[in-house]
This record gives sequence, C-alpha cells and structure tokens, in this order.
Amino acid sequence: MESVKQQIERLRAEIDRHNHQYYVLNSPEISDYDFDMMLKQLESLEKEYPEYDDPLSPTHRVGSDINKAFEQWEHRRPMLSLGNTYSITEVDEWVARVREGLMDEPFRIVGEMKFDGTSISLTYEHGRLVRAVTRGDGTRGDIVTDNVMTIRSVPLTLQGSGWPDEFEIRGEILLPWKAFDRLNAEREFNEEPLFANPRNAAAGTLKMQNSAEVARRGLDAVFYYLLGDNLPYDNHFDNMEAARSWGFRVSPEMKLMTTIEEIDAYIAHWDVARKELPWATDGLVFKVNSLRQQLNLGYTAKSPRWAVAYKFAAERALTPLRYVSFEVGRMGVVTPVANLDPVLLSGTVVKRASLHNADIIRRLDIHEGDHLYVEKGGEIIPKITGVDVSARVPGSMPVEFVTECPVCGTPLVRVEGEASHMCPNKLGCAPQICGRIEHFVGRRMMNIDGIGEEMSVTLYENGWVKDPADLYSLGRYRNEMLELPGMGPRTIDRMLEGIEASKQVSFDRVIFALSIMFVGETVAKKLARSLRSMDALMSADFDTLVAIDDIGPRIAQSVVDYFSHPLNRDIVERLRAAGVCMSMPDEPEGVASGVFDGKTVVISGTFSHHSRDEYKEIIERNGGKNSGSVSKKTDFILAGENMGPAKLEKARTLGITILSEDEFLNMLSAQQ
Ligand SMILES: NC(=O)c1ccc[n+]([C@@H]2O[C@H](COP(=O)([O-])OP(=O)(O)OC[C@H]3O[C@@H](n4cnc5c(N)ncnc54)[C@H](O)[C@@H]3O)[C@@H](O)[C@H]2O)c1
Ligand SMILES: [Zn+2]
Repeated sequence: MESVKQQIERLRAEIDRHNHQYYVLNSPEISDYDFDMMLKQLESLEKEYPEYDDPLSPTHRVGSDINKAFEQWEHRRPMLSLGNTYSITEVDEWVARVREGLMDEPFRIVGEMKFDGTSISLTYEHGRLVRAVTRGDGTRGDIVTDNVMTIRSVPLTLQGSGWPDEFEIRGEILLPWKAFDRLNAEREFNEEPLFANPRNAAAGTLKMQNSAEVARRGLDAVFYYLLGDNLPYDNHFDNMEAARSWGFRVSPEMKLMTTIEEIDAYIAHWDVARKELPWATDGLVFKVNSLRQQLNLGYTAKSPRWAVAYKFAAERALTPLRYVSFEVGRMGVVTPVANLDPVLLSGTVVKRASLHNADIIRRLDIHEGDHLYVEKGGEIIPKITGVDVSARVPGSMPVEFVTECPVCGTPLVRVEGEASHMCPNKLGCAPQICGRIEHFVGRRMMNIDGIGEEMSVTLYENGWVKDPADLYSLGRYRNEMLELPGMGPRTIDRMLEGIEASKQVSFDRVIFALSIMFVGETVAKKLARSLRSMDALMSADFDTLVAIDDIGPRIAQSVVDYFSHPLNRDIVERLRAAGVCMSMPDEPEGVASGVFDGKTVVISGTFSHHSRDEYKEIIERNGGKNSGSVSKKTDFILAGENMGPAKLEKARTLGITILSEDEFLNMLSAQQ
C-alpha cells in the first residue's frame, strides 16, 4: 500500500509533469477537469497532513510558461491564477466567504467570460505600449512585445484621454475559432500535429520566434484587469469601461450583479450562449467590483480571494468502440482511429476519433469492444479520454497496434525518438502514392484545377499516373480516359490545361509540392530563398542545410534522405524535362552590395517601409546574418517603432550601434 507521503509525492510529480505538458509544450495529455480533480485531491491531502506540506508543491504555485528562448521580465505585481469551481454551490460558498471577509458590508460582483487563451500583461507609458509579458511563473514572465505588436486589436498608442501616465492592463491572448480552424486545417494538410484547442494554439503561437508567422496566424486579445497607482475609478467595472474608451477590446458580456440568483441566471445563460462567441471560453469569472474591497479580501499564494472562476465541464459521452482502423497518410505515418457508435456531443455527431499513436492506445489501455469516454470541451476535435472499465467484457483483448501496413502489408517501422509508426514502402503503397499526387496538385502547391482526392485515385488505379511527374504526360491517355464513365472531354481538357499552367508555379511551391517529410510551406520558402535552384537543393549536404535560418537537423536530414533516393531524383528530372520551374528568379535589385558582410543584425520593433521579413531578406542579400537576440556578437540593431525597452537597454550597455529605419536604408543606398 502506498503511504500518504508517497501518495502526496506521486501526485506532485504527476501534476508537475502535466503542468509542463500544458504550459510549456502546449500539448496536454489529460482533460482540464481531470487535472483540476488531481490538484484538488493533493490540496485536501496537504490540508489534512500539514506535516507533509512543501512550499514548492504545485498547489502553492502558478504553472509556469517560461521559455528559455525569451528574455524575462519581473512583474511589478504578481500574475496569479484563479480559484476554480465546477458548481453553483461552490460559487455560492465563495460569495459567503466574501461576505464574511467584508464583515457584511454590501458589495457588488462583476460577471465576465473566462476566455480560454493565454494571459498577457501589457504596460503603457505616456499612452504607448512599452512591453508585453506572459504570466510566466507568476513572478517573472517572457517578454513577447514583438509578437503582441502584430495583434491588430492591441492598441500601440491609446485613444481618448484620462489614462494614467503609467499603467498595466491584463488580458487574454486568443485564437478565434475561425483562425484556429484554418490553422489546424493547414496543419492537417501538412501532416503536422494538430493543436488540441485554441488555447494551446494561442499559447504556442505567442511563443514563436518569427513575428511574421505570428501575424499571419491571426491572434486576438481581450482585456479584463486594469492595474496601476492612478486608475480613473475605484471599481473594476468602470475602469474596464474606461479602458474600452482608450481603444482596448473589453468583454461586452460583463455584468454587475448583487445576488446569487443573478449569478445563477448569468451562468445558465452563458453556458449556452457562449457557443455563439467568436472565441473559446472555458467558464465565467466573478470578481468583487470595489477595488478597496478587493484589497481588503487580499490573496492566497496562488489566487485572489476576491475572484473565482466557474468552469464549464467539458461535454463528455460514453459510447462503444466498434473497431480501430489504421490509416496511412501521404508520408507513410499510420494513424489509429477509433470508430465509434455515433454519439451526439456539443451539437455534432461523433463517429470517429483519432487515437494518435501506439503509446496513447497503450496508456488508455483500450480493449476490443470497450465503452470509451469521448470529450469535446474547448476542443472541437473529439478526444478519447478514457475507458469505462466496469463495462468491459471479461476476457476481451487489448487493442494492438498493427505490425504490418494495413494496405500493402509491409512491416511497419518505428522511427527512433518518434511516437509514430510508418509504412516504409513509400513507392509501392497506394494511399501514400495517391496522397502525394493529391498533395502535389493542391491549391497551395501546383494548383492544378480538376484533380482532387478522387481523381488522384482514379489516375493512379488506371496506371496513368504513378508519381507526380507522370501528370505531365497524361495527355497521351486522353482516349482511354474518355472511356471512363463521368469523364467528358471538357473535364479532361480542364485537367490538362491546369497541368500546363502549373509549369508557371514558383520554385518554392514546387519544393512544397514534392512531399518531402517536414518540408511544409514555410520551410519550402526558406529553402527556395536561400538555395535558389533545384540543383543547389539536390546537392546540398546536411551542414549546408542546417546552416540555413530555421532549418533544424530533423528537416535537414529529411531533405538529404529524400534526394539520396534515385527514384525521387528521377521524378525531379522528369519534372524539369516537362518544363516545371526549377529556380528562383534572379534578384532584380541590390545584389549583394556587402554592406553587412559578416555582420550580425537584430531587428526589433515595427517599420513603415518594409515588413520585418523583407528587412531580413535585405540583410541577407547584403551579406549579413539575422539574429533574434541581442548579445556581444550583435553588430547592428535595426530599430523600428516601439522597440522593446529591455532590448534597447541591453544594446546600450553592450555599446551596439542602433540604426533607425531611415539610417538603415540610407546605408544601403549609399553603397549602390
Ligand atoms: N490538462 C492539463 O494537463 C492541465 C495542466 C495544467 C493546467 N491545466 C488547466 O489550467 C488551469 C490552471 O491554469 P491557470 O492557472 O491558467 O488557471 P485558469 O486558466 O483556471 O484561470 C486563470 C486564468 O484565467 C484567465 N482568464 C480568462 N478570462 C479571465 C477573466 N475574465 N478574468 C480573469 N482571468 C481570466 C487568465 O489568463 C488567468 O491567468 C487548471 O484549472 C487546468 O484546468 C490543465
Ligand atoms: Zn503501406
């Protein structure tokens, strides 16, 4: 038997691990509800056995999102979590505690949405944004000013009047449902792992090193706390209205209330109505309105006593597993899918849910015919979260991951260090071949009209197209194609015209179209821009590839592997012979003037003449190297508007030359 002490230690270790998965890796393994229950269990054990308490226990701390790639900033006022409840009774108990704490003084409560994103603290001085910091560990957070500045709904300079000379405003960075769906569709298409929910996607995006990519993803922000020494009002509600008038997005669903009945009605209303909001919410937050009363109630180590979160339970259903199917993607990755008895969840019928990989099947310990819990909370992708073991048929066998490809029968291999199994028969396994053809013709690759998933299969099954290069000689099967039902001359002509037109598609998209593992749209662009031709790409060795910005060892190895295969080289040669574009056009202007030869340049802030990415290219074209952080090795800083003060400070101490946008452009034109 586990002793209480052992139990406490086990819970702490488990919770620490889940915190890391959630805040740092942005890929939670268990539901929020299960996590919260685990934490509550630890809390009550620690309360019951205070002799085992430990100041480092996760019950006393805020989960940390600190990432070593960023500079940190110490919060002037700690950023805490919120006490959370899952029932109206617990909200009622909180109201009673507030009443008691305020010694029966009358008070009002503000109800608002609990936005499901990641917290941010913005500091404004003289009406200008100077700094954006994540919650971090509550005491120190990561400086993410550059990324936050890409969010259009964050005012860089304030409107109206009446703001304090210096103040902090806190809120949530969110990825609206629409942007989330688009991002995941894109990732699915590129066979990249999907984000479990908009919260993880928002948190992951905010921590990216490439602000242009952050801008592209379409983050948004809503604000819900104003802090400072000279706030305009003595209460939360009016301060938020003031912030709204300065240009901040503040939740329009805020409401002032006094009774538990009103709170109850507010919960009942928003439990349903929230589904219409453009972004994910995971509950409601109730706050005491008066700032003086907030001060009187104070804080615990982890959360304010004057606020509480009411969390909506994720919708969960129990349904029998019919069977597990194994599906082969274009890269050969085999994905297990649970096929379920259809069940209604959050308004949609769920029939299938990915089980991701063998480890997850084993961890859930799924047996044939088991009843599975399916959840759809903040996440739109249904997720299997557990098994109802009590309903298990005695003697039923655990679900085993297949050892051979379900389509071509080739024994599967497991790539070392990866969770996935692959069918290595790249050149003979039908779903992989059809998947690659379908990818090749896709809108963002060669953009060939008239060929989709079904047509790819038809072309392959009839032996007309066995790889993407075969498309360019498809015309010779015109007569045979005409014999197929549903294939009129117009359909065929449209296809052939689309194929002809695809020869004009730019080189970076050709690289993306090839289906090289880990080479998505962004990576393809990087490769095209720095290597400039197919010949250079094909002959690039590992070292050449990893030296390119943002190309890591995994991608580099995959590119080398791809071109080491004679059949892939053959495809490329046949594409070349067909007239497909094999290089980037020559640079029209500013060919390597060498102003920045061998110099390291850091770009910071926002610019008016070119985008940050354009400046990066200009620097590279002129012999320089871009770097994300200021260090002794930095030669120049190209400083735009609103450069982060921490960077500025560091640059000054190190004596680095700071160039304004105009100075930078003058330097270039002087050389030409
Ligand atoms: N599934 C897992 O493995 C796992 C692991 C760790 C944490 N979690 C989840 O994260 C939660 C803990 O995270 P947390 O500490 O960020 O707490 P929280 O998300 O429960 O609540 C605090 C946060 O709510 C946000 N918030 C949104 N709207 C708000 C508003 N109107 N007013 C004030 N704050 C608002 C703020 O960012 C604040 O930091 C847990 O309850 C758990 O559900 C899950
Ligand atoms: Zn196969």
